[in-house]
Amino acid sequence: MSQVAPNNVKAAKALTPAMQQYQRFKQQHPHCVLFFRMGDFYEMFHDDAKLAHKVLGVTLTQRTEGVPMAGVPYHSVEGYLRRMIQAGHRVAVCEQVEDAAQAKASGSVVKRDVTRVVTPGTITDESLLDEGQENPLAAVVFHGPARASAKSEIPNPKSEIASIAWAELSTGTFHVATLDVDELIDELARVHPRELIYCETANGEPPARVRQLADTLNCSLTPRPAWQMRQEEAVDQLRKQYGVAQLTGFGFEEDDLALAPAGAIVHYLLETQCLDVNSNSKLETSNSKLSHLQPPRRFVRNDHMVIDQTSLRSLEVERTLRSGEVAGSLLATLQAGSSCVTAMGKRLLRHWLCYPLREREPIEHRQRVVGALVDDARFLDELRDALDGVQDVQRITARLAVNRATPRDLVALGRSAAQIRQLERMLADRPTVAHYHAPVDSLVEPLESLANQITEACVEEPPGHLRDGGLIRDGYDSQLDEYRNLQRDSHDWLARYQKELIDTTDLPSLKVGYNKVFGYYIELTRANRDKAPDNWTRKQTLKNAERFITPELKEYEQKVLSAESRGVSREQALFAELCELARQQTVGLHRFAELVAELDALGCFARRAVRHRYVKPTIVDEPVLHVDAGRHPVLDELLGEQFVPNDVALGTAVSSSDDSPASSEEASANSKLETRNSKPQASLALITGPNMAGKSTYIRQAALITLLAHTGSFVPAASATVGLCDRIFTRIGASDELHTGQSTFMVEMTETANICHHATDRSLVILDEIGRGTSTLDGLSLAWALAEHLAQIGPRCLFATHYHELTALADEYDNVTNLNVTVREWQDQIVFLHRIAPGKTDRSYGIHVAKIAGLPQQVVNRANELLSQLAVNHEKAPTPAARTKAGSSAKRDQLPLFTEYVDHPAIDALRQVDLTQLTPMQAFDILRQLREQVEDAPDA
Ligand SMILES: Nc1ncnc2c1ncn2[C@@H]1O[C@H](COP(=O)(O)OP(=O)(O)OP(=O)(O)O)[C@@H](O)[C@H]1O
Repeated sequence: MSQVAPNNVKAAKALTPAMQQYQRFKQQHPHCVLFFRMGDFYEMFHDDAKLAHKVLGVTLTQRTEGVPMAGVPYHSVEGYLRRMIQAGHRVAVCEQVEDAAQAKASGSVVKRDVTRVVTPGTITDESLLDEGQENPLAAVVFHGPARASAKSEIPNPKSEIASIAWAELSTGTFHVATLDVDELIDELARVHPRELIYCETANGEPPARVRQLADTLNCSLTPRPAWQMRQEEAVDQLRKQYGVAQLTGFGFEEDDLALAPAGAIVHYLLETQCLDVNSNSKLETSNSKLSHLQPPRRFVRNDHMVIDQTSLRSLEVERTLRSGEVAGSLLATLQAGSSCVTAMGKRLLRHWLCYPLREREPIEHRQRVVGALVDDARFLDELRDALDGVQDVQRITARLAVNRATPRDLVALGRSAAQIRQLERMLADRPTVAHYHAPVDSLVEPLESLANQITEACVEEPPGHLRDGGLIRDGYDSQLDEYRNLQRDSHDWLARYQKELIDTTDLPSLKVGYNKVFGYYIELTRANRDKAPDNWTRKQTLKNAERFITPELKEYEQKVLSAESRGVSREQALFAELCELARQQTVGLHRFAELVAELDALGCFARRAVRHRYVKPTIVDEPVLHVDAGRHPVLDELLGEQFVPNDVALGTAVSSSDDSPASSEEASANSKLETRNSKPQASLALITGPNMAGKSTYIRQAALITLLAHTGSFVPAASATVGLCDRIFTRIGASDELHTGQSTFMVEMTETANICHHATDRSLVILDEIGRGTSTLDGLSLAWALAEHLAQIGPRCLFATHYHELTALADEYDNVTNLNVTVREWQDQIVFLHRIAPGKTDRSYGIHVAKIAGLPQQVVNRANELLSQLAVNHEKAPTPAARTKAGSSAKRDQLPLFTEYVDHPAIDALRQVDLTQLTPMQAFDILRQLREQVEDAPDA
């Protein structure tokens, strides 16, 4: 943001002292909009003012000629900050840091300083944050080819690598990872950063790949000086931050590339919070650093099921595809009704959906708690009650760490910490969740003591800020009580003084009063004003009255006012003491917050299971997916009884997990599925069926059930056995990625390529209408080849398609089966039954759906006409069987689909020949030419 800087000494001198200050701060924060406090307003100048006018809609005026200015009132600054941040801007808030009256008295300009820099990824204020969403800041550093890293986790040593770090200032979590550059976008999509910092470039523009990341992630970009991302600087910064000589204690050697972005993150956080980047935390008090920022933890990709950004999007895990809204997503559905009761639980739930587990044991651990809650309705209610009173302890602790906690935060923290006792009692009685009891029990004493101290000191309804005091209870501090008494007595004193003056002056209409601007005064009516005694000093003239002050009243005024300001200072000191007490419990508060979040998210799973008839899936190691009467979690809720449940049977039947109480029921369900499915060992199902029949719904439902099962949640089905998955891949729908310069078809093929390269026999792949973005022949060929490829690799795969020719693959591959979605034809109409059945179909009813959608009748009629002609040609076409064999590399026969569209030119030529007009020689000649033509053909 360019500013009009004084470009010579003369110009600098022409600026007022306040504007000189403004310029100085602006130069220190060139990438920020500067909110410059002037009295009751934050003013912005030059380009910042124009931007504020555009983004905030505030009036653009001029301070002096040629200096645009816009302002926002100080008391509503948070709302304006929020809008600036939402629009992706950074704001430096410059406050007056001394009393304006004092500065005036000493004849100098009031002292100012930038007290905070608010950026999209470094927000801590409650009003600027969404309680259910994490708000991470991420940093990326590109390192070139992988061989640069001795200990990289990168599978392909030739690929280019990058390291990323992400931290959440509002909670203190901090992670790092080193990845193949191709994996960056998928991991960053799960992190969902609000702001991405990168190494600044010579031309001031972000590199193309950084810009592309930001566009895809919809986050703001912040350049940082290159030196902050150098390995040595970064390591040094991290050592200082954690007050350690080495980082090995955190699991990092100093040449670990993941430390480069981590160091840059710490530097940036300290800078935006206006904390000293050079201090060593061992030497500092706990609030002069980011005391709540946890040491970086290495993120290992394979610890969780991988869901790339395409799958996250197409499965509508967090947002819907079409509108991009949270409403209608899986997350919103889980939240609705049976929602978590704490903000921390809500955030954890989102995290669990984006990072499903990959090992059986931790999944079953969560299932056991959900099961215990499902079986014990009283426990579920009690848990809800105990957690209901817990506020956002994570974020309050973070605000304490960066010195931005409010009186309300402190009181909320006290109330939340007090809940620990209720939680402990509840867990003590429940052997099924005994493992939670010990950690909760160990927190009871310190947290209860903190809660008691806060409750003893603070009023129940605290003010939003401490400008006027009002937080500390009467009787808590004798010094504060003394100041308060002085103020409270002022009423009586004034009444006494007024009576005294009336008696001595004999002016019964005389009044003694107070106002904020002029302080204490004696008021005489206009008629009496000349009767004022000589020792009264005139203070203010009003229309109908005159106001005076006496030395006695002046002295009293000073005493009361200083008592008021001393009282506020005393309250601020007591508040700071209580904050420090709370800061000393940071570790315990974090642990408490984690336990609360976990129990809350599990409670949400349990409530959903109870209310929506979800069942515990049996988790097995074998690559299977067997679902009996499964439902789509979102549509099920929308359609209720009208939703038609369907089965899924992929992979050979397995024995159920030993400790599953539902194992016998599930085993019988599995056998039912096997008999229904003509090929019990099939891992790939081709699903054909009319448009609108429910193919997409069915395959998504299978993926969502798999995903939910890996989070530890119960699933919407009558029973389910889910084999552990390493990844879920999806290729659904068509979306243009114009900002990345890719066409719809290119996106489709890029996603398909990703599946081909990475799917394993442990993956789940769902594919919807592959190949529809290009010509029929190209599309069908691609779909065919892909289906063959997947049949050979062997992931569990559901492949919805309108290319009915693909169903022939079931004859060639033992592990490929056909399913179709049934419809009933009735009086020239079709009825969608939404029921999946074994076997194939050869009709799409596309024209029927087009008619329902309102296509003009003449277009529908013509389409029907054309369809009849094409169908005749289709039937006449020769249909040699495809003789492709699984695993065979032999050349494959041309498939029927090609012959039905393209006749050989020799056949066309034959059709043209009029036999009645030919001599035997001419006939022989034509025969010879045709023979040559056939011999010349490439595949002859
Ligand atoms: N199992 C079901 N029970 C009830 N309604 C369903 C079911 N499955 C799908 N539907 C309804 O049918 C509509 C169309 O479903 P879906 O998009 O899955 O069809 P499709 O076969 O994939 O269609 P197309 O081939 O045109 O893309 C859904 O929006 C939903 O309203």
